[in-house]
Amino acid sequence: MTLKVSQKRVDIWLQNGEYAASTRAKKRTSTVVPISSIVAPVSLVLRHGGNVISRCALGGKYTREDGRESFGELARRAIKLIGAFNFQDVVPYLGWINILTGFNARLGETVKAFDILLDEVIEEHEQKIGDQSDKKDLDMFLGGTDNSASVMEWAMTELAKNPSVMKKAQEEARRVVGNKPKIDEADIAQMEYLKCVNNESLILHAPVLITRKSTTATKLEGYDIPAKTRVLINVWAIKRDPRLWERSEEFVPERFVNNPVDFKGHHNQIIPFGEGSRACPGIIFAMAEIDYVLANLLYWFDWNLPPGQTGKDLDLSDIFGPVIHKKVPLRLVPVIHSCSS
Ligand code: HEM
Repeated sequence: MTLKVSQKRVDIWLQNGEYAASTRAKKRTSTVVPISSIVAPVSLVLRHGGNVISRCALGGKYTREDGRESFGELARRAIKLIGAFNFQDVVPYLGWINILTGFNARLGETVKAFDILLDEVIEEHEQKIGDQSDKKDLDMFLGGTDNSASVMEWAMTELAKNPSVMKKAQEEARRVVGNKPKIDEADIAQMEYLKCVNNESLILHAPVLITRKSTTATKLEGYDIPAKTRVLINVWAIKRDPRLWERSEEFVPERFVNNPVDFKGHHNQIIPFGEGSRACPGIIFAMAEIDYVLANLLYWFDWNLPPGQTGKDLDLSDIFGPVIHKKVPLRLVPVIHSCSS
C-alpha cells in the first residue's frame, strides 16, 4: 500500500522515531511512502521520552556520532540494571526472591556500574553541548522515560481495543488542528476528549507502585497495622472497585467528561502519581509529554491491528516490575492520514 504524504508533515512528529528514519530515507528519492510495516509504539515512545528528558536534563538531544542515541541506550541499560528488582524493599516477605535473582549480590555492583555509565554519558555530552548537566538529573531521567512510555503504550492498546474511542479522539484532534503543519500547545489545550482518554488509561494501567511506611500503629478495615510497616497502596484495585467507579473494569474515557476528579493527589480514587508530600513532582511534565505525543499519533495516523487480528486478540496482561509494562508489546500498522481527504 502506498500513500502520498507531505514531507514536512511526516518529519515533524516522527523525527525521533525508528519509523521516521526509514520514512525519511525513502522520501529522499520519492514522495510516495510505502506504509506497510508494523510498528511497536512502545519503542517509538521510549526513544522519544529519552530524547525529551535528555533535552530537558542535559540541554540537548543526545546522539552519538554513529547515529545511535546514547540516552535511550542509557535508559535501557539502567532499567536492566535496576530491573534487578528489589522485592525485599517492596514486599518484605518476598525478600528471599532477591537471593534467587541475585539482587543482593548485584546491588553494590549495580549502583557502581550505573554511576560509571552516567558519568560516561554526561562526559561525552558535555564535550558536545557544554556543561549544563548535573547528576541530580538522574531522578528526572529515570522518572521521565519508562513511566510515560508505559502509559502511552497502554493508551494505544486501549484505543486499538476500542475503535470507537480511537475514532472519537482522532476526530477531535483533526478537527482542532485542521490543516496546520504542526500541533501546538493551544491545540492540545482544546483536546478535552484526549485528556479523558489519558486519564482513563493512567488509572486503569497505573505504571508505578506506591509505598508508604506507617508512622504509628493503626487499624484499617479490621486489620491491625503496626507502626513502621511498609504498606503497598493498590492503585490497580482502587480503579477496579465498583464502589468507586461504575463499569470499573472497562475503558470508558467518558467518565471524565465534565468531571472535576483529577489525579493531582486531591482525590483518593485516582492516584497514579501518588499523593502527599512525596507525590510525583513530574505530573505536569509527564502529562504535557503524554498529551502531546498521543495527539500527534492520533492526528497523523490511523492505526490498524496487524492482518488477521481483532481487538479481542490483544493481550492485556502486564509484567510486575519497577514500572508495570505490557507483557506482550503492542504492535500496530500505521497508515498516514491524508489531511486533504
Ligand atoms: C506517567 C508518568 C509518571 C508516573 C505515572 C509517575 C508516578 C510516580 C509515583 C507513583 C511516584 C511515587 C509517589 C508517591 O510515593 O506518592 C513518583 C515519584 C517521583 N517521580 Fe514520577 N511519575 C511519572 C513521571 C515522572 C516524570 C516525567 C518525572 C520527572 C521529570 C518524575 C519524577 C519523579 C520523582 C523525582 C519522584 C520521587 C519524588 C519523591 O520521592 O519525593 N516522574 N512518580
